[in-house]
Amino acid sequence: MAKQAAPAPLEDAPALREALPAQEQATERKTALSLRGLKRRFGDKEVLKGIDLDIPEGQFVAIIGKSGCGKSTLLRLITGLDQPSDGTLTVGDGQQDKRIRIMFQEPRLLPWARIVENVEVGLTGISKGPAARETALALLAEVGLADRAGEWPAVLSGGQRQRVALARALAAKPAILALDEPLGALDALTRIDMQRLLERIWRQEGFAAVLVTHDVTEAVALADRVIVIDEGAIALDLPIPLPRPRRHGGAEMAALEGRILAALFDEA
Ligand SMILES: Nc1ncnc2c1ncn2[C@@H]1O[C@H](COP(=O)(O)OP(=O)(O)OP(=O)(O)O)[C@@H](O)[C@H]1O
Repeated sequence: MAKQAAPAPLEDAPALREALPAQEQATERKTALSLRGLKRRFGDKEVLKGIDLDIPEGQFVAIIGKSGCGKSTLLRLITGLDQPSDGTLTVGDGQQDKRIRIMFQEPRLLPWARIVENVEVGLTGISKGPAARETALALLAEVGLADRAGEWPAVLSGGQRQRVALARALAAKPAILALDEPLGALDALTRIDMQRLLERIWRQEGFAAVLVTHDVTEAVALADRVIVIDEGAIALDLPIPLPRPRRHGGAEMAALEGRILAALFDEA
């Protein structure tokens, strides 16, 4: 692979600061999620050391950090799968909203249920029947799998199964979609396809996305904002003021990736 040019300092590109994505320019967005002094201990070990974070409605946040820094722990707290040892977590209007959904690295489909039935599992407030079927089929069309509705999960590829998992998550019309390395097991080309699909659906549906990833390029390609976690604390909270759709390889993206890598490796 050709060596990348050294990242230009962001200060040298003031125009970037003007080029906020359309969603960033929306005025007075409400807060989708607010964390205050959030801590999580396991025995003697304090894995999260007091996280303060506000995520506005519709924002795409990427969370990045070295293995074991507490990313998945944070996501589990956000989705209510785990409880904090200390601090507060407020979702939307103050309740642990049912409209938070999570996607994992593995799709976790029901192997004995057909694809369309797997999507129906995610529907809330609609009982089984023709209306549920119609909604699930529309969601499958959204993720490009309209023609696979009657098949079993076992005959789909890994990328297709993740599309089904995405359709199932969307079925709940989530206000917040938490994504725990959902593209981590995919090959490089499928991963880029899925990134584009995820971005398109996020723009269309307007949920706040919280994506845990190990991939700095993916974080900069997708997020409005990248949070670097280091040893249970926020080491960097970096806005990504680049217009969309973003294409890999530009100097601005390289500059932002350089700042994230510097924070990850303590070179700031
Ligand atoms: N239920 C648990 N009991 C005890 N320790 C835990 C538990 N869950 C997580 N931990 C510890 O908390 C730390 C952070 O784990 P976490 O899974 O959040 O890291 P991560 O940043 O997501 O890592 P990775 O990138 O490797 O997935 C690790 O040291 C882990 O062993």
